[in-house]
Amino acid sequence: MRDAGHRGRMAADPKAQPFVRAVAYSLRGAVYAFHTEKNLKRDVWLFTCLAIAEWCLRPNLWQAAITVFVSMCVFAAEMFNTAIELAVDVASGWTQHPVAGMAKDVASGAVTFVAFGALAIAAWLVASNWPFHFWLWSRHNLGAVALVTVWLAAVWAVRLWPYRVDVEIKRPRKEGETT
Ligand SMILES: Nc1ncnc2c1ncn2[C@@H]1O[C@H](COP(=O)(O)OP(=O)(O)OP(=O)(O)O)[C@@H](O)[C@H]1O
Repeated sequence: MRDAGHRGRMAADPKAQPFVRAVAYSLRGAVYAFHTEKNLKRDVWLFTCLAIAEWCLRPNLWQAAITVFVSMCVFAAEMFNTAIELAVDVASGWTQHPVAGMAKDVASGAVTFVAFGALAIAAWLVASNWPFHFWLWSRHNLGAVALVTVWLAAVWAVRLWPYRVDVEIKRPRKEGETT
């Protein structure tokens, strides 16, 4: 994780309603993470593959809801991990410290646990829909398709939302460092 310094521009209108401001700030954080974290970018594509699989295999609404919830947990875990990395980098002043390293490793371990849980859910989904039927062009379980499609659109909206760099995040250069 790289980072430092900021140019001090607010993302949300300070005069806006507190709820609107809170939503704007959380969107700003999510957009930042989805534009800068390679793991989140990869997870967006994995979620897209999951949606395509669900369009074809048509799990029922409950199964679709559970897979969407678990996928959002994976995204959330990655964002917590990013937040912890940023906080650790600021707190340690981008210097090496065993506690800083351990904090990052614990956060990364948490993401791994959630990811393995998601794999277990994926295995359950495959097992409970076996043998597979190809339902892509049918009206079978349309509610599940609608649910997954709405969430896919929401995830891609965050991923493609224009990212305004109002907080410049990069490790400060050390003396004598050229790149
Ligand atoms: N300040 C630090 N002091 C000691 N060890 C650190 C420090 N920063 C990172 N590390 C070690 O290096 C590893 C990688 O840290 P880094 O900040 O590069 O994460 P990253 O590879 O960018 O993670 P991600 O790919 O999730 O963004 C950490 O898991 C930790 O073990």
